[in-house]
Amino acid sequence: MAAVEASGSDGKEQGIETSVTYYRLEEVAKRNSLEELWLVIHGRVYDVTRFLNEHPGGEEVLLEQAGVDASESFEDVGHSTDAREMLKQYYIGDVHPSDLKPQSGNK
Ligand code: HEM
Repeated sequence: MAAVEASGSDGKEQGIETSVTYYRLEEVAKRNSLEELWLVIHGRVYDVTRFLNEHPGGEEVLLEQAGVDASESFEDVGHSTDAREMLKQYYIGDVHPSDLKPQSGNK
């Protein structure tokens, strides 16, 4: 059976959604409290405010990483595939390209 394309569109919104919101690390750094808590994992910005009291690893560890790049801590824990899947729910945008660390020369 042929797949039926979604109809009812005026054609302007076809294709892949490509708009990405970029955040400066400066912006992320301000969200470092229980009221608003963002963190960065692998160049992506996550708003984990509503996840704080659901995190199986506790809210304290998230607070420690509040407003900063938590990639290393996130990986050190060896989070499950499930945990990685959960990230999507909290994704709000990408780190601004100017704020990304160079890929090489990591200390
Ligand atoms: C949005 C980001 C995060 C999500 C969605 C997340 C999710 C989870 C989940 C689902 C678990 C249960 C075990 C598993 O499935 O792997 C877990 C455990 C844990 N997480 Fe996270 N986590 C996040 C960020 C972090 C960060 C930044 C840290 C920093 C250290 C951290 C530390 C831990 C620890 C210590 C545990 C407990 C491990 C254990 O008891 O074996 N998590 N997390």
